[in-house]
Amino acid sequence: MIEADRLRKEFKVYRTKQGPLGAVLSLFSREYEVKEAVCDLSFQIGEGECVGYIGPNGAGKSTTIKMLSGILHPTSGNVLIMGYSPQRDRKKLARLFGIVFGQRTQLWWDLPLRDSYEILRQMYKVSANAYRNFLEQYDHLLGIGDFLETPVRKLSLGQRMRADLAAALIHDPPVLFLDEPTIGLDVVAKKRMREFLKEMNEKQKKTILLTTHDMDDIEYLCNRVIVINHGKIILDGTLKQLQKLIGLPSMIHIKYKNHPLEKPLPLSEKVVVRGDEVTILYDRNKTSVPALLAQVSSWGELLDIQMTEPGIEEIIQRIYQ
Ligand SMILES: Nc1ncnc2c1ncn2[C@@H]1O[C@H](COP(=O)(O)OP(=O)(O)OP(=O)(O)O)[C@@H](O)[C@H]1O
Repeated sequence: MIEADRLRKEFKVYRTKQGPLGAVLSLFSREYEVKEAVCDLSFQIGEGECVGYIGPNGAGKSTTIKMLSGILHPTSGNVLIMGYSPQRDRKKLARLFGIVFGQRTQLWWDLPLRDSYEILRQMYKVSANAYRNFLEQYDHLLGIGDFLETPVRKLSLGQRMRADLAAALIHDPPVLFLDEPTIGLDVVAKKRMREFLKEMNEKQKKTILLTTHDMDDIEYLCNRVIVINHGKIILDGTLKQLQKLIGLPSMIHIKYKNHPLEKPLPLSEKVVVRGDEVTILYDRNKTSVPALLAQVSSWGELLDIQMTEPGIEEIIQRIYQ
């Protein structure tokens, strides 16, 4: 379905000469260095998969998505989406994928959302009937009906993200490229977005490539992760394999009403007690969370419990330790 074969992308980064006339001199003789953003990247994604594409800042994730979608030409290597090349078959391919960049909208900033959709509808030659269904379906799933008449620049971030996502689906493409679709959203909006994407993947069988810095997005949506750093793949496997490989502990933070009466735990969990607060580090693969919670609730009256998983940046850092 999606094939990347030894993809490489180099950028020329121009240097400005030093000194008071540096900027002017640079116009006449331009020095540059070559930056390799993506290097020999190969992977295949099958129909109906939802793959998390993760890595630290500057790893090459957006560059990859831009090459897969034809926005950037690779320096070398090939991409095929359902057998079509983004470079050679641009028109045909445009109908096969939708794309969302969480950091910026692809909609017309000053126009009401409805007008943006009208333009996209004309561009993709969506029939009147299919367009009516689109508006109905995405009002039901994403609530776009509430702000169809609002100019895009006046939408809240959560509304704008929903509007962008619906726009990417106006031509009902089988493939979705999503670059940080939940960035900056609050917990409620993130949950809504995740549930929507799950529905798209599981019920509507869309193939999804998702970049995100949010491990919860990945856990909820993806069975497979591709981890990239410095433009190279360092792991392609299940989330479990990634967590096992890294072995970073999960964490429970508990606040008690009074100083807890701590009792020994059965496994090798690490317990840190500070006054009436306790932090427990544990291995998800060994410790049963319900059993652990039953144990710690016998230590005293609980006021609050927070559970956290290691974040992507932490995981990636650990890979290089
Ligand atoms: N147009 C460009 N010109 C020069 N260098 C670029 C260009 N676009 C990206 N780069 C460089 O290529 C590398 C990869 O960038 P890319 O945006 O793909 O990373 P990313 O993994 O998406 O990062 P982030 O998580 O911060 O969005 C970075 O070092 C970046 O500075």
